[in-house]
Amino acid sequence: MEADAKLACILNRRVSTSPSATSDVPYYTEHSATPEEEEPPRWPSTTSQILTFQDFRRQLQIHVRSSANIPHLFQDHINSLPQSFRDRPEIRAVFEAMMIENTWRDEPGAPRIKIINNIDSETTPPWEFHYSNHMWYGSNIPTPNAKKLKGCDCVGRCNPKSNTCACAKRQRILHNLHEDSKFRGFAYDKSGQLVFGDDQYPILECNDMCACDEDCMNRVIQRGRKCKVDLVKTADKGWGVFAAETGKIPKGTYIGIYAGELITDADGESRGKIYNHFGRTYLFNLDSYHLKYVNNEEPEHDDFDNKYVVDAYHAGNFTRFLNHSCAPNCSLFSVYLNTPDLSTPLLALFSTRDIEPREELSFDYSGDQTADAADLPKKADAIHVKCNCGAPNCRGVSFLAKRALLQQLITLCQ
Ligand SMILES: C[S@@+](CC[C@H](N)C(=O)[O-])C[C@H]1O[C@@H](n2cnc3c(N)ncnc32)[C@H](O)[C@@H]1O
Repeated sequence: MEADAKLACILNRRVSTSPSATSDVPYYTEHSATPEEEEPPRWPSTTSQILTFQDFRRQLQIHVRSSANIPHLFQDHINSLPQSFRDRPEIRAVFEAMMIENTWRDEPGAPRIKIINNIDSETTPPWEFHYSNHMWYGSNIPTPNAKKLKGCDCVGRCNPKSNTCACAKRQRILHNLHEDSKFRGFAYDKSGQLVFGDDQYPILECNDMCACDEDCMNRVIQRGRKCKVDLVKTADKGWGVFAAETGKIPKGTYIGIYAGELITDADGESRGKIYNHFGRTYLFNLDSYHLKYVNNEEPEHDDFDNKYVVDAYHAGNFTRFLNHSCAPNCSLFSVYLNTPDLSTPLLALFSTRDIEPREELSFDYSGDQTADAADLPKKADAIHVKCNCGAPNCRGVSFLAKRALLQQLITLCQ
């Protein structure tokens, strides 16, 4: 192939679909760079210096977004328009376009999300957040050191049974942290479905530093959402996420990253108090079991203090609209895509059973389906809203943050 043609071919290729990477626009920056981010990937200086796709991908830097730079001008502008304008049905198309516009780089093939409301006159969900698939780092959160990110050296597709694939080895170690884990290979089968079922083991995908091909079986989330979902107004839980009319979602399907601001637990606590007052909360703790080892907690203690919380109130994607159910059909999993920092996994949603077209997607906010509502204090706030999930085994209270609940329990008992 001619040098120019080959270069054009490389540059036109989708470089990364990872939600935590810059995708195919390496120079794209949304805020002033910190020293960590400053070095851009080196493009070939002349057309005769041809890089292979793998070489090029290995030069990508982690792109850290700061929560101080969450865009809001668009939302501010819409909110400044008269209510009569925002009530017009056409504004729905604007919201839908905004969702496409803000995520096409990470998942260009993702099916469009429709907004449907057959309940009342609210045209769209509130224009209160920046639509994004990414994690936005709070000012007091350490930014990951891109230079520490290590990949595998596999040629072609990785073999989950390999003893030389660094990613297969790391996934095995994550399994071994769970004494009961029966899994030893990658988190996915060959068709890209999660094999864990209800077991919330952490997932480690091949990353931008790996030499393996883009169609490696250990790259699922980074290829983006494939399932069809709609944002639908419900009668008694606000907005929710439903499988589209034509969209059966098989068990083990990747749904989306629970994107948002990554903040400290202390910040989560203080924001939670405010959210409780207006009855809606978007806070989720990073408290996956394996993090107690990462956080150097005493292994014999089952409960541990989580360090970080994801808050999808100011920034997030459609997953922020998933409601709680006591009999959920989805679950959140800790995932490592393009970060060397084990304490800050992403939270990714997968279906845990087949979901029928038009069925609501839900997950258990407490992460603990055995929690007993009778043992917990009841209060009319966002933590203790009456659960309207409608499941036969409904516990009656929606558990929005285990930690916050425990704190309330302690306060009531003292
Ligand atoms: C993460 S948001 C989910 C999206 C929300 N329905 C909306 O319209 O933005 C969580 C909030 O949704 C509501 N919610 C979620 N699950 C619920 C349930 N099972 N029953 C009642 N309200 C629920 C509560 O107000 C909760 O604070």
